[in-house]
Amino acid sequence: MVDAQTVTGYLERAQVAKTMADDGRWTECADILRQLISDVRSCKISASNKDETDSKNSFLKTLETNLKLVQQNVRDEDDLVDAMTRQSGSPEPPADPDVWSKPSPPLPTSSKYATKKSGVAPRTREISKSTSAMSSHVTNPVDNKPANPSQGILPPNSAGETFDASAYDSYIVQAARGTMVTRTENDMSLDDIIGMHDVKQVLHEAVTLPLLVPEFFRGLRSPWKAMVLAGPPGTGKTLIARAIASESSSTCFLVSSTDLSSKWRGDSEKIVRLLFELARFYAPSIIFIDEIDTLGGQRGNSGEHEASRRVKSEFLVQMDGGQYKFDERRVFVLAATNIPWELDEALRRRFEKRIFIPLPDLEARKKLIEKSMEGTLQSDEINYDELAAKTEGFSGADVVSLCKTAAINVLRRYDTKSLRGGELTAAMESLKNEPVRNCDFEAALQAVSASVDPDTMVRCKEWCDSFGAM
Ligand SMILES: Nc1ncnc2c1ncn2[C@@H]1O[C@H](COP(=O)(O)OP(=O)(O)OP(=O)(O)O)[C@@H](O)[C@H]1O
Repeated sequence: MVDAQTVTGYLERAQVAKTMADDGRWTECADILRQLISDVRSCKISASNKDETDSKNSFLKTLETNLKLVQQNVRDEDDLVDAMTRQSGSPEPPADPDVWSKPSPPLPTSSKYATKKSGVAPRTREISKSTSAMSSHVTNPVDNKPANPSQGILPPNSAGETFDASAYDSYIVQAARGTMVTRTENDMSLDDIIGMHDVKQVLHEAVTLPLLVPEFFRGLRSPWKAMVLAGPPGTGKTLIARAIASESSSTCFLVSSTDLSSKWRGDSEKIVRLLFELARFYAPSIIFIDEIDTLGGQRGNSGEHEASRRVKSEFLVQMDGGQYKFDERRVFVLAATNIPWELDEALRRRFEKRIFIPLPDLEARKKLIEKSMEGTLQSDEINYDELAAKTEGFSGADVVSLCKTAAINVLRRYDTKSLRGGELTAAMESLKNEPVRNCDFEAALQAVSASVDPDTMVRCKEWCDSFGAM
């Protein structure tokens, strides 16, 4: 069940997105919506509560529709900037070619906003609005900055203080805020993670214990500050970041390199700086950086862009503590990569713990199947040992996907496409009492296969053998 505070938080963020849209600040609005969508998607609800499931789905649908509209405006705006640049020379500041390739992450909205927004704005009106917003960006993106752009966006910290973000543009605050999963939004537990015993132990020693018995972790025993997890995708690296943040009552910042990208010169560095400032403000905190290799690739590579170098340098400075000592405001940096051999040496050195995350073994796969199937009606004929053996080479995410596919395969007992009205309702009713059977898993095994390239596994392992530190 989602608590009222979480829902209010989503609605507030939706309201912020609406304000941005009303101002024609499409890029910021899109960033907020993306983050909101991601948060709503990952928000846990009770599968048996139909009302809650329906509200969540309808909210998500509205947000996704709005995001599409807003993204169209972002594209129009970019086209306009290009056209202006061609006509009158390069405006100031020049847009850096993106340091990272992918677009950034997600956010949600109130149904009120959603209705209004999806009904709004013939394109022409939106484009003319975006023109004025774009112009102010081109000349000086800082001009329209509110006194404290964090107002209404950032919650107070545990001491009741409000973060003063007046030194930053509101869209930079939005970008950093978008990565933050507040403690109330994060209810994961380490018990939710199957396997990874060594990682759990190190994280317990690095994050949880220093908060419980700080006097022990002095001098030589000062706690670890940073750890990198190297391993294939879908092995639970993000999950473990959320779980340890939740267990240690830390604030969690889930960051992908795209969250840190901005096409305005110097703004990516500001996002990195603000991210760490926020982490210290909401300390104890964990900053989880996914795909750290895109941020900390080998320096001096011919392909490395100047902007990329600057961001990486800022990141290194911040990892060293910025203006604070880490002990005063505990911030633990946890990073993940599928291609650790791409990591810059300076960055690698700062991750004192470098741990290989393998694919789940037989026992872990069996537990993961059992856990995934919890709460789903299933036949006694299913043999988990056999299934686990058949999923050799699967990542955790592949195993979960297999179980989901098998559970949905139950639908195929009926030709639901040809049923209508009462017949369809009756079929769905009887399916509710239909257990998942072996044949559903057999069909799922035909449809789902291992997603991890074995060569990647070997290279990760080799890197960890050379540079790993438990
Ligand atoms: N060890 C595990 N325990 C429980 N669930 C797991 C585990 N590994 C993977 N999963 C499942 O796989 C999904 C994806 O995991 P997660 O996003 O944490 O992987 P990741 O390693 O961070 O992947 P990526 O590198 O692609 O970001 C989880 O939501 C969960 O359902």
